[in-house]
Amino acid sequence: MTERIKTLDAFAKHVNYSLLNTLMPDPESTGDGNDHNPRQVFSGHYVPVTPTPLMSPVYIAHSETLFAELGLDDSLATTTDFAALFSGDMSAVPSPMVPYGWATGYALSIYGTEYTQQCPFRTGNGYGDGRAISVVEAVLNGKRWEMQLKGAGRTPYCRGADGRAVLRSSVREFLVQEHMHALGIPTSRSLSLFMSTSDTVDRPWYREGSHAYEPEVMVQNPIAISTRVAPSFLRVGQLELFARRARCHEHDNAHDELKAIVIHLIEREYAEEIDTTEPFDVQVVKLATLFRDRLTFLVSQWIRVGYCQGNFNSDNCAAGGFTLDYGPFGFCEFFETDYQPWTGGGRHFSFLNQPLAAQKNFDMFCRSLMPLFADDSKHLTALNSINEGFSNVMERAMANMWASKLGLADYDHDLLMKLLQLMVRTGVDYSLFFRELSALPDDMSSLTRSFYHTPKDEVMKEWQNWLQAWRQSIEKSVKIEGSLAKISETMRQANPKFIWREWLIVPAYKAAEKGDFTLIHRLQKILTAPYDEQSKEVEATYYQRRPIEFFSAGGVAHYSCSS
Ligand SMILES: Nc1ncnc2c1ncn2[C@@H]1O[C@H](COP(=O)(O)OP(=O)(O)OP(=O)(O)O)[C@@H](O)[C@H]1O
Ligand SMILES: [Mg+2]
Repeated sequence: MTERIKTLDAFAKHVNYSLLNTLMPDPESTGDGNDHNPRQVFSGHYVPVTPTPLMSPVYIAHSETLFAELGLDDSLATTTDFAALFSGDMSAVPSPMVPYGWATGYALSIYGTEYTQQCPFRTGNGYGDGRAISVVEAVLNGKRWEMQLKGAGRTPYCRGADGRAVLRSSVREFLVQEHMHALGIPTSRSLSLFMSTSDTVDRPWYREGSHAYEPEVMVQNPIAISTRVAPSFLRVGQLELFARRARCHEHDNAHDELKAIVIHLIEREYAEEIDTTEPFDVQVVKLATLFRDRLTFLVSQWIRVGYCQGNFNSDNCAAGGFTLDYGPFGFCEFFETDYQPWTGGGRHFSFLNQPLAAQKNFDMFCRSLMPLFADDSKHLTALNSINEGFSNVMERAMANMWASKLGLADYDHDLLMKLLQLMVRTGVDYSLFFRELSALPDDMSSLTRSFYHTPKDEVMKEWQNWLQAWRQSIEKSVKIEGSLAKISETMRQANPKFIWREWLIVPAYKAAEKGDFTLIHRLQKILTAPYDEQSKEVEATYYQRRPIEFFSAGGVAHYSCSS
């Protein structure tokens, strides 16, 4: 076994910049990274920017799982050099690292509608990574990764905002990324989390115990920098930006910049599946098929675990097909088809509407590839038919996912619909119900543990009928799966026991504000073993329905953008 990396000097030897070396910088940039005021960026793929370091940074946590995958020794996380870099100070990074990071521009479309008015210049040219700054690209254990600070200070895309992230949102993103990974869902990952003990920013938030829908007061918050890691941070919105410019020949390089970003996307995210010696048009068509597969799988898996993205704009949709931007997300506890934790999100980004929201983003993705083809190209026709086929592929992914949750070899639409109707009528905890069902009960007694209300007798009768019908389907599946025990085990792998429950996370970031990180560390352990049976004590606290006082509680049941 090779030895784990213990120093930033040793880490730096793995740094390898494909983005900086092959993409185009903004030609108007000074190149030294001193670029912190909002401005329009008209061309180029990235802007060199130095992060603004946290004052008096303290280490909160790192992901042991990701460190192991990357070949990093846990002791590295608390070294002075590592802490400096990942709390935003690049002034003394060892060579061959460069002493600046980079921010990228991207376009925004919301549910299939293009926006250009969202930046101070009302052109879209000032929109992009406003507070996310990538600082490392490295090949570790044979895989290429990008590391990006979130809340690292102002960039040209900050739109006049402070470039910071509050401790609350940083703790949430840090914990949930590793939770999602443990749930088996493609996601950006968490490297480390540092907070400042002196810097604060003001954000609108809720009063203690409030049930208001929108925040009522300005609250002073400590700031933090979390570092996330992914094969790339390319978003659908990024392709869109260059496609919009290519579409109207905004400048001489517009078409080349679009082509370059697509080549780069293929290299960073699809290198193992796309043969880059094939003609480019063929690669692009393959890219669309692969992204469609990844995106439909991703969204079906979100629904499997009760995850709601909340704000699934094209700029929050990673072109590599993994979950990105954990801001206004939440996990459905009390089952509602239109569950939506973000007060600004609306129904279009709500829980069971996510397949449609994904379709809108996929449409924008395909439209962004179109300028690469001649009008009469057969590849353009192929791209259109891949786009049109989205809903069928999505439907299949959903059917497979529901079948796995129900332990069935074949998807049974009527059985599922009846169940979802009963869940809505009764008021059921989504995760608790399916986890209890995984024990293959013969009667309703264990399942009622997931009920928020006691159903009327006639509804209970319907539940019993449903259970009987489901058990009959299970008996049929036994012939294919082998045994009931095997079905139960497979169901347990589809239906997590410990999921993100916001009211159990709030105390962790509140304690962190006072310098106590023990709850964060405890949650890291619990949430990274979501399918396991854990201790009775963990079960008593973390395997429970949402207590009544947290229904409609501001900052718990719903939140405004919590950045
Ligand atoms: N405090 C801030 N300062 C500067 N820019 C910000 C700030 N908060 C959000 N932004 C920018 O506003 C845009 C929309 O915000 P959104 O909540 O989608 O993203 P985010 O959570 O900051 O980032 P990401 O998508 O990178 O995870 C993003 O481009 C983001 O960079
Ligand atoms: Mg975002």
